[in-house]
Amino acid sequence: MTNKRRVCIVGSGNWGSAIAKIVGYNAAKLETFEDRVTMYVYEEIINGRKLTEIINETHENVKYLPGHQLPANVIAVPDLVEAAKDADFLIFVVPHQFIKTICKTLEGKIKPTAIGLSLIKGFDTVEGGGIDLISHVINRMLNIQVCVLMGANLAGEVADEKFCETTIGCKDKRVAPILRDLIQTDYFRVVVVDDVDTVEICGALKNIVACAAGFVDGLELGDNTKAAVIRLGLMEMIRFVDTFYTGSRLSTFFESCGIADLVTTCYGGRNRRIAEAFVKTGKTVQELETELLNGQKLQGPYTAEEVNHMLRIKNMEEKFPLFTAVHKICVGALSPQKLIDWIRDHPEHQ
Ligand SMILES: NC(=O)C1=CN([C@@H]2O[C@H](COP(=O)(O)OP(=O)(O)OC[C@H]3O[C@@H](n4cnc5c(N)ncnc54)[C@H](O)[C@@H]3O)[C@@H](O)[C@H]2O)C=CC1
Ligand SMILES: O=C(CO)COP(=O)(O)O
Repeated sequence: MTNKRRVCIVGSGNWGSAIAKIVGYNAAKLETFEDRVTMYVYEEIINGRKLTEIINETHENVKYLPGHQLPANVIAVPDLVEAAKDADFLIFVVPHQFIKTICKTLEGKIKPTAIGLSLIKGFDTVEGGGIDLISHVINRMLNIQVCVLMGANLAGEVADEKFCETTIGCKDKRVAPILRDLIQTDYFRVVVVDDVDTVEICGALKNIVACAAGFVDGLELGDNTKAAVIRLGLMEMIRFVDTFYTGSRLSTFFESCGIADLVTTCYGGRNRRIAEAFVKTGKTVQELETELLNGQKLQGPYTAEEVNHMLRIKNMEEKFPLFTAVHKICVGALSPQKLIDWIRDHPEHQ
């Protein structure tokens, strides 16, 4: 028997694989963790072979993070319950649309003392018109403490070991240093804050703003317009938190999860890229996601829809014109050319 902490990564997409590289490296290095890190892989067949077999033989996720070696102690497991068995730390990193099915499968099957860390950027929709934070969904369904990690962390650049920062939201003073040890490397620097909900909300909302930035790029409106859209997006993010999550701190927006993630996503993210292509090709978001992302998933348009659903029911759309316009454009209810008219009389200008 061992008292070493066991880690499971629930997810193996673009970001899931990049974080597996870091976590695998740290688990092997640190005495307090078991070397073996399991990674739940949603199985698929690539050129006639199982993706899990390819990963375990070549240590490369050839579909979602090609060109990067994963540490050999990261083991791909196609069975979710098997992967999560006896894990002390469960790192959730799947596109947000799959989290409820994942939790349903894990209900009653995990260590009751396990700690969750959610890297998932998005919301869940609540019946009757509200939204729920993904960490709250996991907490409720699995009855475990859930911390969050969000930041300016484009997966490819993290996997390239280019310097960046990230934010961990964790209220538990005993758990915070353990998570930092598990995540921090010399190129991936961690700041821990206890304003957990704000960290997570920043991570979800910035994907809506990234779509707006992509529309601006597609319309070739230039850098000043893009900067204005990013700023108005930031102000709507702050207003959203002030309105619906009172007690949050403005300082959290200055962490990597806030302004830094907003900037990187609005320049280098998938949501931006697809939104630009949306304007230039006239294709739908779904068509472009299928054509351009090779199985990776967009979060922005779905988050815009979830947020809009709530704002509409609360009769608050006009207080969040950028969020509202992004949703309407994504579903074809507003032409992208109308984006600027929609935000010309923004509440910030009154
Ligand atoms: N990619 C990035 O640069 C970053 C992503 N994130 C966030 O991390 C989360 C996960 O994103 P990625 O790892 O990039 O995923 P991804 O966008 O690469 O998504 C593909 C993953 O979804 C899996 N999948 C497909 N259908 C599934 C199903 N029915 N059930 C379960 N899994 C299924 C695929 O097997 C694959 O592992 C998202 O919330 C994203 O916003 C956060 C920071 C950076
Ligand atoms: O969250 C991200 C970077 O921090 C990735 O954003 P995209 O999903 O738009 O690529």
